Amino acid sequence: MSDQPRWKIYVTRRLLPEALDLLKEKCDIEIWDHDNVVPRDELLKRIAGKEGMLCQLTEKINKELLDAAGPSLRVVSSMSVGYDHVELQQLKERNVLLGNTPGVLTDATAELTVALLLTTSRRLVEGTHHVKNGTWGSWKATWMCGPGLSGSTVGLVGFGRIGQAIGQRLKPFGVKRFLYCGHTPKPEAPMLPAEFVSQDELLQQSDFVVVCCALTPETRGMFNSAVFKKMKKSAVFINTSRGAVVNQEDLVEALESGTIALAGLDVTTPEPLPVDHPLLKLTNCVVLPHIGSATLETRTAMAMLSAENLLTALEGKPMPAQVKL
Ligand SMILES: O=C(O)[C@H](O)CO
Repeated sequence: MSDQPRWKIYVTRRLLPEALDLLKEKCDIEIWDHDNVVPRDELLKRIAGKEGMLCQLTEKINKELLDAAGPSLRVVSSMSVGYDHVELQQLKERNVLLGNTPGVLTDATAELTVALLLTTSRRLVEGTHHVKNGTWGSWKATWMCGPGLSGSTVGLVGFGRIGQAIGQRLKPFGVKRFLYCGHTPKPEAPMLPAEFVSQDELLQQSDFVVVCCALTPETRGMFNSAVFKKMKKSAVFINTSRGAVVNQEDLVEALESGTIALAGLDVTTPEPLPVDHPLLKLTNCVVLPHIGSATLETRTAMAMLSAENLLTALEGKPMPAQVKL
């Protein structure tokens, strides 16, 4: 037995055994060993006096939680690339470090985005519904048609790792132009190639508008009525970033009125979306349950990286993936 003191940590969800074993070597672990979200009062009680925390994107890391943890808390490791559930300023004020899981989920999220785009544009959910419900009828030339990717223009709102990976996967489908917008042109853009344009140009020219940006104060509610009106009537809108970048009432209206043609969402507000939500009544909208990173390999890599982030930070070493506060 080593004399090294063991760190006290809290894990907010059942974790892959490999990641838990790694943590067990050096930590005394309290864990919410369930697949559902830890109740807030339970979390606030258990976090008290812990030095580290491994959480998911479902846990709000805010003043309330950090006060409940107390001054012992040194690191929060989130098993997610997004960290919009974390109040960064609150961490900064307390010198608490933050780790996340970039990179390891890029391929899976890009893959899912392509799957969702094709499911939406080629109306796969509607199609299987007709097959199962006996409303298939005979082959009809104009039935179940949707826009093709070949020769199209794809606008990527968010041209980071995931946006670029989506572009690379869509390219072999014969996309004619890739557009992206943002604050400054990206050095990686010539590889696709993708053209840096204003947001308005992207909205007006794209057949497919694919949202893969982070949720920030700037992008929150960005897709509203005014923005949908700038898109083509035939536009397909895909969102695999965060639900809150979209004003959902405005999206329902845009889909009902034909302002845009189709939408595919892997993320919504709230999650889960209530089953009576208007978005779920629309035949021109596909909604998935936030499964962008849900491959076995990716979730394993995310769990391992978040465990490594936690351990290295507790050891006072640089984390493999640390968020700059
Ligand atoms: O931020 C993330 O990591 C994704 O939304 C879930 O994998």
